[in-house]
Amino acid sequence: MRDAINRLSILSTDGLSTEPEWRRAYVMLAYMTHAYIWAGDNPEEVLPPQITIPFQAVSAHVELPPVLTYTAASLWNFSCSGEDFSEPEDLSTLFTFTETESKSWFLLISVAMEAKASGIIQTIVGATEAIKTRNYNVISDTLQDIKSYIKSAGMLLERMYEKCDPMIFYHRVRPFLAGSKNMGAAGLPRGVFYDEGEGKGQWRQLQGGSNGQSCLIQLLDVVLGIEHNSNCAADQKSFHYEARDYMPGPHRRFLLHVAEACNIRKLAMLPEGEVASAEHQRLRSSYLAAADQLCEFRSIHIQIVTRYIMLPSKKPLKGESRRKLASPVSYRMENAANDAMIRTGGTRLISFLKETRVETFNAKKLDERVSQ
Ligand code: HEM
Repeated sequence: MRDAINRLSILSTDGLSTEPEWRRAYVMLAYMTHAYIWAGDNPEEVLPPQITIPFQAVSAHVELPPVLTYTAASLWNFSCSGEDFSEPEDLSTLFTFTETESKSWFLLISVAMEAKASGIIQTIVGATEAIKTRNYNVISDTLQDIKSYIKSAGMLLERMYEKCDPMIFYHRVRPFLAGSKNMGAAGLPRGVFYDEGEGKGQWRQLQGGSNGQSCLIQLLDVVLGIEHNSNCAADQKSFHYEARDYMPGPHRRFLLHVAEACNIRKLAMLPEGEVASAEHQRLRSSYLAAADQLCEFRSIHIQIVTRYIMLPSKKPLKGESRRKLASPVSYRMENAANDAMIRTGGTRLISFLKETRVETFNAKKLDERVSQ
C-alpha cells in the first residue's frame, strides 16, 4: 500500500465540482491515509505529499479534519440497493480496509441508525417553534417520537451481533480506525507528519474515527438538555465537545442552533413553588421516558463495548501469537484496573461510558436543577 501510494503523482482537486464528488474524494483519501499509516507491522509517521496535498484541500472544502472521521468511515461511505436506508441488509459499503463482513456490518448499522432518524430531525426542528409558544402538547408528542426513535436505534445497535464478529472487529477492523492523538504507546509519539514536500508540512495529532462523532446522538443529548463534561479536567475539552470538531461543519452548526432554540429539559423543570398543569405534567413524564430510553441505549452500547473491545482484548486471534497491527486499545494504562482500557481519545473506556450514562440519568432529576 505504501509503495503504491508513493508511486502516485500528486493529484489536483481542480476537477472536483459537485458536493458528492468532494465527499467521495474525502472518503477515498481518508481510507488511503489510515491504510498508509496502519497497514504494516509498525505505523508510519510521515504521510507523503501524494496524500496530504489533495487531502488537506478536500478536508478544508468539506469542513472536516484530514483524518478518517465517522463521516468518512460511515456516513458518506455506503450505497443502497433499495429505497430504505434504514434497512442494513439493503446497504453496502463503498470502501473497507479488510473487505470482511464484520467491517461492513459495523459501519452499516450506524448508517441505518442515522437514516432511521430522518423523521425525528424534522420533528425536532418543528418543536423549536412549539417551545417559543409553550405548546406543551406538541413538545410532548415530539418527546414521544424521540423515545420511539431511541428504542428502534437500540434495537438496531443490538443487531451488531448478527454479522460483526467481536474478535475480527477488535483485531482486524478497529486498529485501522486509530488516529494520531495520544498514540505514543502505539508508535506515534509525535503524531503524524503531513509532508507537503519542499521542506513544508506539519505534525498533526488527530482523533481517530469514533461513532462518538455522530451528530445524531449528540442531537438527542442537546434536545434533552444533557451535558457531558464530568470526564475531563477544567482546562480540557470534554470528549463530546471535542468530537464536534470531527463532524461536518453544517452538523456542528446545527447542534449549536438546536442548543439555543430547543432545550426541552429547561421547559420540563417547574419554576419553584409552581404546580404543574395536566399538560405540563404530560410533558414532564414524556421527558423522563425519553431520557430513560437514552440511558437504556447507553446500557446496550456499554454491553457492546464490553463484548467487542474488553473481552477480545484479553485473547489473541486464533493462530496468531502476537498482534501485527499497532492498536490504540491494545495498551493498558499503567496500573490500570481490568476495565480501564484507553479509549480512542486516550482516557479510560468503560468508566467514561458509565459516567456518560450517569449524566444522562441525572438529567431526569428535574427538580434538583443539576447540569443545566
Ligand atoms: C461494535 C460496535 C461499537 C463499538 C465497539 C463502540 C465503541 C465505542 C468506544 C470505544 C467509545 C468511546 C469513545 C472512543 O474511544 O471513541 C464509543 C463511544 C461512543 N459510541 Fe460507540 N461503539 C460501537 C458502536 C456504536 C454505534 C453503532 C453508535 C451509534 C451511532 C455508537 C455511538 C457512540 C457514542 C454516541 C459514543 C460517545 C459516548 C456516548 O455518548 O455515550 N457506537 N463507542
